Amino acid sequence: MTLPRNWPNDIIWITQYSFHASVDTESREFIGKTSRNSKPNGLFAIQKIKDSGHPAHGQYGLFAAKKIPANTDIIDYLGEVHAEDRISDYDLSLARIQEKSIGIDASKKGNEARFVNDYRGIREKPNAIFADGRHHDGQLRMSIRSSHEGIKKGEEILVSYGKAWWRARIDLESVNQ
Ligand SMILES: C[S@@+](CC[C@H](N)C(=O)[O-])C[C@H]1O[C@@H](n2cnc3c(N)ncnc32)[C@H](O)[C@@H]1O
Repeated sequence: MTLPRNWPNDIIWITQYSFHASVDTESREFIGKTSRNSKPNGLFAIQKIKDSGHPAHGQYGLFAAKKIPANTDIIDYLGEVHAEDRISDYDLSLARIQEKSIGIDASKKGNEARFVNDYRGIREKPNAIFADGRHHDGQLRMSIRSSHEGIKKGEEILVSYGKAWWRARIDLESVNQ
């Protein structure tokens, strides 16, 4: 399959979850399987951020390629599903299964969803949310869904990573200083 436009060379593009050995059988069964690859739906594009006033200037972001109606599932967050404690800017919590925290880490492999930025410093509030649910075939997913106002063509798709994500990042930066 052709790589998405602007996809970085050092990251593996995947169209299904990849499972790390730390995910046990019980958790794998709860998450479920799929036989289908995710297909591009034309709603979004990865773009380099050229605006020098943007806090992630020089990095990439996810932008609406066409008008996205309200409450629309834009793309599911794919990556390596794991049950470890990880320090990764691309790690998202998927579920808690029998006391185990299951995350999706897209630092080394993932799909276009890994490029979604947080709204802080960019716009007043997010125009999308992370929403968990089951895919058509029953697999547990975390989707990026437009807010109830929808998203205009060309606008950056922005979620909230949550206060805990930013707190952990600040703590880590102070340890590294
Ligand atoms: C999941 S990645 C998002 C994609 C990233 N911009 C890229 O090009 O790979 C998370 C990283 O994006 C950057 N980022 C996202 N939202 C941000 C914001 N509101 N302000 C500053 N940096 C942000 C931070 O460097 C953060 O560690």
